[in-house]
Amino acid sequence: LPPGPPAIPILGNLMWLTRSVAEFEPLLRDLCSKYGPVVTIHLGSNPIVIVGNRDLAHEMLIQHGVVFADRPSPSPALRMLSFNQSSISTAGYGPRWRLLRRNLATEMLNPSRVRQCADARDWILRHLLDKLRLTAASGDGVVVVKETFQFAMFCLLVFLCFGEKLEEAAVREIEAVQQDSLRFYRKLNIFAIAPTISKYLFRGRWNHLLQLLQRRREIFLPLITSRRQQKESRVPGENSFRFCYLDSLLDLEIPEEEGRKLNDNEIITLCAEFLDGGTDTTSTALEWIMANVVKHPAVQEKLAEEVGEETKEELLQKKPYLKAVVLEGLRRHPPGHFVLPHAVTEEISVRGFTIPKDASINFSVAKMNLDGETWPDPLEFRPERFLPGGEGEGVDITGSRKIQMMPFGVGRRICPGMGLALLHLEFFVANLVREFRWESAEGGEIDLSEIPEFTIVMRNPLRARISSRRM
Ligand code: HEM
Repeated sequence: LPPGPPAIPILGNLMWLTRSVAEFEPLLRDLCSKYGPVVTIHLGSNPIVIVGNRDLAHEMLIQHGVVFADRPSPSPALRMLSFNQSSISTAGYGPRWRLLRRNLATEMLNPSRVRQCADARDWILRHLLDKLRLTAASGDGVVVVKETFQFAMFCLLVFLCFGEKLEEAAVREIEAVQQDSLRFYRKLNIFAIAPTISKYLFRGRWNHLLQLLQRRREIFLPLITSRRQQKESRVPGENSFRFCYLDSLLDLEIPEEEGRKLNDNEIITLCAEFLDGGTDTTSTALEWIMANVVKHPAVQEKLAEEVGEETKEELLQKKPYLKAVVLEGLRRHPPGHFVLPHAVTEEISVRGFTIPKDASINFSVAKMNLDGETWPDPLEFRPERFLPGGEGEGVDITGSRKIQMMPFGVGRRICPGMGLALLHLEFFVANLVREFRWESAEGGEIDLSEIPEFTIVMRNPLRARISSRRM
């Protein structure tokens, strides 16, 4: 195994168990400077290997991709939350995972389907801008954007998932249960200790989990049932029928199980994953990007000039400086500082280290994105890096050729929502800058310090003064 601190029985392990890996980032950074770019830590009785070197990550995730594409066996709590690994992100590397992932990618995230949802984005954008105008008018021009961005992204993903423009109260209800489950994810490690007895040891948390799953079922099931009925009574070719992720799940058949359809619990889990995957990650990235746009007035003016009066998303997608600003935001502030945990399918030797079968392994996204060898002055926000002549010109964020940055992971488990996320970020950043001039609320510095929640968020959420550019 790669080197690492000695496992201190019970106490040392308990420290890891009560927090998520992201909460230990400063400590991991120290471990990396002491032991090198690959370290082993011990969680319960299982070793976890953490990789912070891009070449090694490339060797593992691309060259030996199949060996590193599995997920660790889940704790009892994660098994419950994922309904026995029915989600794409928790499924083991195998035919079920392939089927579910292909379904999401081809049925929902293919470019033509994504284009068909442009009117939904326009609808959400109108709401978002109205909300910001209203808040600014009642607050001396000042807005705190975090909650507004989160809710906008949530409405959009709920629509793509269930095919319905729900009332605000209904969306808020779904958002509350999903936020609760995201908070729960951070406490899951505790159930890795003595799995069979942990639900008795931590009875309060376990009961909370059961209530959460019940609440989620009560909210999602009526939406699923109503959609199933609508589909059955649908007249073919009817224009008002908008295809959504749920439709693809209702149609899906599992070849390995004699073509059986997904059951309600499996569908609920996959819809919940769609919402978790696409909302918090994107709204966090949007807030970080806007914080830097506020902090750097010259970047904002250059961006506003490039965007001009353009509103069409397919034309916005061709704006190089807009793309550069979004990429620089994702490089400097990746919403996840680690990917989801991977597991090794067979013992493998890489560069003299032996990683045993079933070992858990993770990759430090933040370390690679901020590597000074690839990115001079890595902490500086400088979108020009991605323009012709810059060190990031033509960067391949899928990391297939080489890894320079990996906000979406790389290899077989790379985020399937990457294209949609980039489109959403470009669309909202462009329109927010086209519509408003953004300044720091207090006229002072924007604080870029971080704090881990489900994603790595701003310790002090962005407060900005906005004024219309149309006056
Ligand atoms: C800025 C936005 C986003 C970021 C930064 C992000 C990042 C990531 C990362 C780092 C992973 C883990 C990769 C690994 O384990 O190696 C992941 C997986 C995943 N993401 Fe995203 N994501 C974003 C948006 C989305 C969207 C919009 C969706 C869907 C609507 C989505 C769905 C998923 C799914 C289903 C997985 C699991 C893939 C698998 O296990 O095969 N994500 N994402």
